[in-house]
Amino acid sequence: MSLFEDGRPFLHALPAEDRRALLALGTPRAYAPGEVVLREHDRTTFVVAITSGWATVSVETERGVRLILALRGAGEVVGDQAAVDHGSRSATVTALGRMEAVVVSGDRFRAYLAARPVATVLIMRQFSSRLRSSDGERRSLASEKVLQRLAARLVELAERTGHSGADGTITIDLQMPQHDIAAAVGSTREAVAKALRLLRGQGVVRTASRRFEVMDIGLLRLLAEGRATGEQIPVRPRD
Ligand SMILES: Nc1ncnc2c1ncn2[C@@H]1O[C@@H]2COP(=O)(O)O[C@H]2[C@H]1O
Repeated sequence: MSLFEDGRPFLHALPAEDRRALLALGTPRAYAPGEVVLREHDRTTFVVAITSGWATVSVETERGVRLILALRGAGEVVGDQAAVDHGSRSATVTALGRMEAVVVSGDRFRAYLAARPVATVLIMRQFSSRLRSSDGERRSLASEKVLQRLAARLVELAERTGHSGADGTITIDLQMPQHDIAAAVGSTREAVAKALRLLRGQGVVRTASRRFEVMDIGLLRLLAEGRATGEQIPVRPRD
């Protein structure tokens, strides 16, 4: 189960000549924080190659709750599914902060893939890894508790986007509001807020607006792996 793509991002894995050729087919564009890059159910087919910044990939559930499926960053391509299968958009992609990208039409992207087998294999690899991640996600939703899922998301964010301070505290650089963290856990805001209160109260994490600090990554990993539970978090003196 992962919010992030496995392996090297698509653009970075392409041979330099293939990468240049793809970027030359499109138009550069900047997105403001919160701007929708493409919307679930729309019948558009362009692809967006992210060159800097981050985007969330999310869907609306039947209860009207937004669920974040993935985070995509520099070097990754979104909008590839409708471009390849002509279906409607499977999710909404939204710029998390300021984001820069190159937008390529669906027709051009398909012609590009037809002419460049390396790129086609990389897109297939991306689809396969997304399927694996979705399978893991279904398993986790069926079996894991909110605290475990929250811990797993925070470990992933700390490992992929964090930096360590002198005292071992890891600051998560990717600034995500708490409602986006709840949407990535796939539970109600209340349940995530309760789990977060437990972690904060015991000194495992510290939070401020859009900022997370992990003070005890070891314990957070044990919780994420289901090898510790909320009741087992040792009580620490508050600072
Ligand atoms: N589970 C997922 N993980 C990562 N990216 C996804 C996932 N689901 C959809 N996307 C991306 O979001 C895009 C929405 O538009 P498309 O369906 O054209 O293409 C989709 C993918 O690029």
